[in-house]
Amino acid sequence: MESDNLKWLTVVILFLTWIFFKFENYFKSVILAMKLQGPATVPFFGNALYLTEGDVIQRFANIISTQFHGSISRIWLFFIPFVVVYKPEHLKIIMSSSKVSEKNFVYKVLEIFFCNGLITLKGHEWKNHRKIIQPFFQTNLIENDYYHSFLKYSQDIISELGGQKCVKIQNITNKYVKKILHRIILGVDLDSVEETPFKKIENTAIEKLWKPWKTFQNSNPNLKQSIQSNFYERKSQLTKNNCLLDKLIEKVETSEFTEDEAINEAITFLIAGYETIAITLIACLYYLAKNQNIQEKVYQEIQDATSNGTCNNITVEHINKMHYLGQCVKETLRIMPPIPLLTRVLNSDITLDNYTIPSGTNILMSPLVTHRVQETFPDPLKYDPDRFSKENIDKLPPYSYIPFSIGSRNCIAHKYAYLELKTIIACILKEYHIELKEAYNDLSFGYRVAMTIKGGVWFNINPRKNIVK
Ligand code: HEM
Repeated sequence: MESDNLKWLTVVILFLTWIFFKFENYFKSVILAMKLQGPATVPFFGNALYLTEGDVIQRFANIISTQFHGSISRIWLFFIPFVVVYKPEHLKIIMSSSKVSEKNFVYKVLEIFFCNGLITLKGHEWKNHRKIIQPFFQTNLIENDYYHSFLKYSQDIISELGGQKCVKIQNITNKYVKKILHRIILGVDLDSVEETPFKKIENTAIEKLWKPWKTFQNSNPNLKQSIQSNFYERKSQLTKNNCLLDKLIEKVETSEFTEDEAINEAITFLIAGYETIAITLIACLYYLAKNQNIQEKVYQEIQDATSNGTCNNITVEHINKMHYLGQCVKETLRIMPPIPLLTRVLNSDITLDNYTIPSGTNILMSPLVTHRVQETFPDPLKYDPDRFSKENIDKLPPYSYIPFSIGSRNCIAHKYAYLELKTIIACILKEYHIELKEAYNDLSFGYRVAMTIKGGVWFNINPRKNIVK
């Protein structure tokens, strides 16, 4: 009997030791999280429910209200603690090397949206894919191959705006951002956006996290099938037109990618390139309509750069001369970074403000909060493109401006995004003066995979040629 008890005791001790070593890092992060301050939690959910309430800006401000919780705080997603950091010097330590941090389990959930491409891949596989795809986003390719599509569809936006006095801008801009993306990624000219299975992704990433039973539901089952048929159709065509899918097919032919990898990457780019651009475009036009003096300055710059020509002959050289417009896009991305949250898991212990944060801890970072740090961006809610003037931009601390993330996992398409946004805005503002139809207090944001704008943004538009100086 006694020896039986001893046996059981040994089994229990061995089991507990195994649990301890297996989950040592988890226990260490839990102990650390219990020492840190953070918003009040609800049993079982932790802070997960906060992510589902109210205006998104308010929600994130609640979670990461740094002035109440210190420079390092914590939130709980059910039983998983996240250490929340926002200071540029802390981001520098975390984001500077993949030896320090990498993408965590949240990106496993995102695979349902993006499939397994650049956004969600890790380690050697990611490195290899990035090395192959990076050349497709070099400046000369963007300017020579993709710019034509930016310009063509910007001209279509101008035509569609013709004759209208008052427009719900996202009805038009969203459609053309989608068309540009289909042209550049898949080589397809959409007559109607209804032709694509690329519909709104209904379930938010956040919703999937707090409704775990929805986690592994496919968000867009038709998308993969449709891209697969695109892939095989284009593969059998002899003439290629240099869309991203054609470039990926070439990599399949040289055995650098499998067919499935190429298809997954096409899906990743299609999804990553839509909401991010669409929302930035609307927000930038909104800020320019709200700040008439800034809009006038942009208009003057466009006129000077294009020597009073028409929208049809704006060249990439003209766009590159529009520095102030570039500052407006940057300031829009500061106030409203489309990807407001980034998360990682630590690969090694680090020390931040006297706290040792153990390897294995999940970290939550927010470009939205970092961009609103008073010391870096005084009067942070004011729309002020001069923050990014030549003289001021050099004064910004490293890692204080991160709309495209930073380090090796930054956005591969950030130059593409700037050029697309500048081209569309330059064309619209060259032809039209825009005003807000009503005095909005501010935009109201929701959160899907990226941020979204709630409700319609209505502009009164007036052709520039009708404006008597
Ligand atoms: C204003 C526009 C955009 C913003 C603000 C933006 C922002 C970001 C951010 C913050 C990340 C890092 C995500 C993370 O670590 O979780 C990222 C990665 C990425 N973005 Fe963008 N993005 C934009 C436009 C685009 C466009 C137009 C495309 C494609 C055509 C694109 C493709 C990607 C890809 C493939 C990655 C993953 C890169 C990697 O890990 O190697 N993005 N983007």
